[in-house]
Amino acid sequence: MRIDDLTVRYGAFTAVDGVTLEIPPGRIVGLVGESGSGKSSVARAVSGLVPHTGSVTGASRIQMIFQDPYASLDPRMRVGDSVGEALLHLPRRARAAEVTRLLGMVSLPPETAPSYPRELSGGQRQRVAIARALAADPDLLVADEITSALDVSVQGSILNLIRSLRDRTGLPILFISHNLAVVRYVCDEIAVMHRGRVVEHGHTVDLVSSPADPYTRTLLEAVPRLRR
Ligand SMILES: Nc1ncnc2c1ncn2[C@@H]1O[C@H](COP(=O)(O)OP(=O)(O)OP(=O)(O)O)[C@@H](O)[C@H]1O
Repeated sequence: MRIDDLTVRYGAFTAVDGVTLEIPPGRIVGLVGESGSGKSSVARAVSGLVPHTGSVTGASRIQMIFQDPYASLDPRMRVGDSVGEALLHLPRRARAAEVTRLLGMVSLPPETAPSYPRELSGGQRQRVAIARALAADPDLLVADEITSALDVSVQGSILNLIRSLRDRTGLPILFISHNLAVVRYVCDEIAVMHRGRVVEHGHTVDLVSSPADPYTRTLLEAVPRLRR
């Protein structure tokens, strides 16, 4: 999947300014940068949710997962129906089996299916949102700040789930976060965004050990400060 010269304007303001990025199969590419740098605008443009110029090629079934799973799931729908919504072409029994398989992919037991979102924890709801995205048989997953609204105690398990999905499915993932520690943990490659542009892109280990751009260095310096 390839993004070429992507530009997003809101009126006279240019939020994304000529971003070019490749997301190879089986790779998690992180997009990191401070609030307002244009990360979500890239995600929304790639998913066709905002007008843009430039091109997005190599992916036609793009699914997005958002920060707040409670907002992205219909509160009146049982989890199983929500996950099975993209599978209405299947006969009832095959659909139920597929929903069970998808819940299993995100480590939720089949008994979750009759529940409503309000009966689940935040982490469980985010797992449901991921299963729902997988049901649509995507060729690209876009994850936008998917752990930011979760308790720190469950953030790690969602990050591990994303890594295991990459390993098991080979699905390319565009992983967006303002948190460099999170991106560093989960991503194979990192692209750093600053004021609408990608200022640096490289393999995670290289970028973290020898950042070339001064802005990347500033971001990296902030990580140990936060830890302390
Ligand atoms: N619908 C909109 N209309 C006008 N300006 C917008 C709109 N959406 C975003 N912006 C502006 O575009 C810039 C980039 O926003 P965007 O949400 O893409 O950044 P971000 O890096 O994802 O930040 P955050 O993590 O805070 O969402 C910001 O200055 C924001 O105020």
